[in-house]
Amino acid sequence: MARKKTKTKTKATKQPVKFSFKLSKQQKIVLGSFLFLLGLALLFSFISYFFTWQVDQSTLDSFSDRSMESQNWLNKFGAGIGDFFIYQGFGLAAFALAVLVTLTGFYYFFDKPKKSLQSFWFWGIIVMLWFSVFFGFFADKNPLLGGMVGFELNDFLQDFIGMIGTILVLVFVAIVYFAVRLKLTPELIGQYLKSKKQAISSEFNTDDSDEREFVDTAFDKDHIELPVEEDLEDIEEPVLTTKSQPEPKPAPLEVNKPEEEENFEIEIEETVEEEELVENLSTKLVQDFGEFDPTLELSNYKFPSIELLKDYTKGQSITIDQEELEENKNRIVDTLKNYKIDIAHIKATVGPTVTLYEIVPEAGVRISKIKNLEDDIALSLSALGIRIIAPIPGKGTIGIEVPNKNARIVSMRSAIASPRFQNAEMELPLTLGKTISNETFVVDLAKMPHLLMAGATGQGKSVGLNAILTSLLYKKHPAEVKFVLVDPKKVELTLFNKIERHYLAKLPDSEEAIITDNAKVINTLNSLCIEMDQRYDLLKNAMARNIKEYNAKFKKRKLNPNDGHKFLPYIVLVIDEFADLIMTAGKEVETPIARLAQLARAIGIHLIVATQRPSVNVITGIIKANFPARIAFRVTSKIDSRTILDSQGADQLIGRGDMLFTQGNSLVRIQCAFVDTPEVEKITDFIGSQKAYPDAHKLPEYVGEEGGTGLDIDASDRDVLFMDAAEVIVTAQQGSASLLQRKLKLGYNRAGRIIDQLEAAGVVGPFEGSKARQVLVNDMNGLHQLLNNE
Ligand SMILES: Nc1ncnc2c1ncn2[C@@H]1O[C@H](COP(=O)(O)OP(=O)(O)OP(=O)(O)O)[C@@H](O)[C@H]1O
Repeated sequence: MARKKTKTKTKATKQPVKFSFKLSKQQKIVLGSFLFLLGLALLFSFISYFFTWQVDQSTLDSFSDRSMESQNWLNKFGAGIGDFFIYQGFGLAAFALAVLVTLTGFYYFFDKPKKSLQSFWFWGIIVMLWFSVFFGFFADKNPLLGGMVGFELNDFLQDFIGMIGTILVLVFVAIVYFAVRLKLTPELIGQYLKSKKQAISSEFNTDDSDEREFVDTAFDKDHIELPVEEDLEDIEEPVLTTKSQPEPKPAPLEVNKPEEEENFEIEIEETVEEEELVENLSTKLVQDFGEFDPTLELSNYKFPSIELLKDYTKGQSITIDQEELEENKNRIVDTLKNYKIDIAHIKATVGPTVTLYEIVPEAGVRISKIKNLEDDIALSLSALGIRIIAPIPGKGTIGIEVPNKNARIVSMRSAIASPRFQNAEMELPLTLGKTISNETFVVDLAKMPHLLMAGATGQGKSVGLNAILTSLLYKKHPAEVKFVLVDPKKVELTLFNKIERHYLAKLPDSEEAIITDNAKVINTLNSLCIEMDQRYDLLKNAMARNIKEYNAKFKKRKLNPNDGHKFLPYIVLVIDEFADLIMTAGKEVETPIARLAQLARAIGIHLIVATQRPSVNVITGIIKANFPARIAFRVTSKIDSRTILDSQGADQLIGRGDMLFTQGNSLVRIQCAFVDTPEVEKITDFIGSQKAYPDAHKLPEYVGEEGGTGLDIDASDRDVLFMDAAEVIVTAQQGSASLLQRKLKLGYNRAGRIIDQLEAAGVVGPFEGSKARQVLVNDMNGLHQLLNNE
C-alpha cells in the first residue's frame, strides 16, 4: 500500500494538471444531455402553452407562490417560458429555438463536429425571425402567431417601407435562404422536374411498348433474357451522397488508470476533425444527377437473346464410347510395351474433339523416351493429330491427346450461356470454346492485351473471329466498345456492317465502316495512333493510369467535359488476312501496328490480328514481341507452328476449330465455339433494328503522307499546322516532336513530318539522337522575320 502511495505522489509531481477550455468526453455527455432535455422541456412547454396560456395568465406573476398551480405541462416554469418566448418573443417561430437547443444537445452528446452546428444556429435564427415577422401581419387576429418581436419588427418595417416593401424583404430573405442554405438553383429545379417526368414516362413505357418497337424482329416474344450486367448495375448502384456518409468519429482512446489515480484527469488532446468539403463539385454533381451513365443515350438498347444462336448439340450429351476408349487404351499400352515402357496407371478425359489419356509410367522410365514415340503411337492408333504432352504442366503425368472418332461441335450458344461467361467480371470477356475437360474457356481481351491468330485456310479462323466478336456483342453495350474491322477478303466481316452505327468506328471521311482497301488501312492505323496519343493526353490530365481508372473518374463526374474529357469506349481493332496487308503495305502498316501494340493497352485499344501464313516475314519479331496471347488453328508445318506458338503442336491439330491458346505460358487445347454465318446475321439484324447513334464512332482525322518526307520540302507543301507548330516550338524553345503531338494533338508521323519541315525552314537544328533538337530562332519576331524572308 505504502509503495502504491509513493507511486501516486511521484506521478502527481510529474504531470501538473493543465487548465483547458476544451471539454472532456464526460463533460460533453453531461452538457449534451442537459441541452437535449432542456430542448425537450422547451418543446413541451411551447406546445402546452398554446392550449393553456389564457388560463395561466394569472399565475405568471406569482412564480414563488407554491399554492398557485399552472395548467401548463411543465407547470409555472412552462407557463413562464412559453410566455417569454412565444407571447413576448417570437410566437409560433419560437419552436425553432426548442429544436436548435435539442439539436445542440444531440451534437454535444454524440461529440459531432460543431461546424455544422454554427450554421444550424445561424440559419435557424434567420428562419425564426422570418416567420415571426411574417406572422406579424396577422398579429391583430392572433397575437400568439408572431409574438411581440414579430409584431414590433413587422410594425417597424412597415413604418419605413410599407406593407409591400416588407413583403418584398421577406421574399428576398427567402430567396437567399433557398439559394445559399439549400443551394437550389433554377437549373436544379428544372432537372428535378425533368427527371420526375422521365421516371413517370418510363413507368408507362412498359414491356408492351418495347415489344412494339421491335415487333418485326420476330425474336422478342419468346426469347429468354440473359441477365445483363449493365441493367443490374443501374438498379443496384447506390448514389453516393455526402449526407449519407457516416461522419468520422474520433477513435475511442482507452487509458488504463491505476485505481488510486481516480482523481486524476487526463488531458486528452483532441484531434482536429477534418471537415468534408461539401462544396466538392464532383460529389455535388453525383449527389444531384447520379453517376454518369454512358449507356443513357441508348438506354432502351436490348442485348441479343440467346435464342438467336443455334444449339448444335441438341439432344447429344457427352457420349463416352467405351469401346473406343478401351481400344485406344490397349493400343497405347501395347505400343509402349513394345518399347519396354511399363505403365503404372492410365486415365482418360473425354473432350469435345479429343480425349486425353494421362499416363503415369513406372518408376525409372525416361520422359524423353515416350516423347520420341509420338509417331509410333500415332501409327499404332492410326490417327492423325496425336499430341504428346510430356509432362503435363502441374501434374506428374504424361498426356496423350487422341482425336475422337466422332467429334462434337461446341455451340456458341452453350459457351455464351455458361455461368463462367455470364458471371465473368472482365473488361472485355471472350469465350473461345471448351477445353478438353469440357469447361468453357473465358479470357479477358483487355488483359491479353492483343491477340494473334494463325491457321491454315479452312481451319476455323473466321469462325474464331466471329466467336470473339459475338462474345463482345453479348456482353458489352454499344457505348462501351467499338470495333474497327479490316477485312481485305471483303466477305468475312461484311455482316457487321449492319451494326455500324452501334458498334463500329471509322474515319470521318470514309463511307464504309469496314475497311477492305489496303490504302485505307494505313490511314486508319495512323488515325488510331492519333486517337491513342489523344487518349494518353486525357489520361495524363486526369491523372489516371489506365482507361479503367479514367472512366471510373469520369463516371464519378470528377472530370469536366468542358476540358475535353469524355467517356472512352474500348476500341477493338480486328485485322483479317494480316499477311496480305504486310505483303502490300509492308513497313507502313507494321510501324503503326507495332506502335499500337506497344503502347495502346493502357488506353483501351486492343488488336486482334489473324493470318493464314504465319511466316517470319509476316509475323516479325517486333509484332510477335507485343502479342503475347496467341491462338493457333491447324497449320501445315512445324515451322509455322513454331512461328506462331514458339513450339510445335499446331501442326498436329485436327482442324475444324481445334486450336491451341497461349498467353505466354502453357498451351491450352480448346475446341473453338462454332457460330455460323446465319447466326451472326440474326444477331447483327437484331442489333441493327434497334435505335442507334446518329453515326459510327468517329476516329480522329489523319492527313496522309502526300506531303513527302525529304528535307528539300517546298514551302507550299508544308503542313497546314506548320505555322502553329513553329510558334509552339519557338515559345517553348524545345524542338521535339512529342511536344507537338501533345500541344497540337497530332499523331507521331505527322508531328515528325512537321519537325522535318521546320528543320528545312531553319527553325530547328538537325536530329540529335535522344536529345531534343536545338531551336535556332529565339523569339516570335525572329520567327516571323525568318519566314517572311523566304
Ligand atoms: N469451331 C468449329 N466447329 C466446327 N466446325 C468448324 C469450326 N470452325 C470451323 N469449322 C468448319 O470449318 C469450315 C471453315 O472454317 P473457316 O471459314 O472459319 O476457316 P478459315 O480458317 O477462316 O478459312 P479461310 O482462311 O479460308 O477463310 C467452316 O465452314 C466449318 O464447317
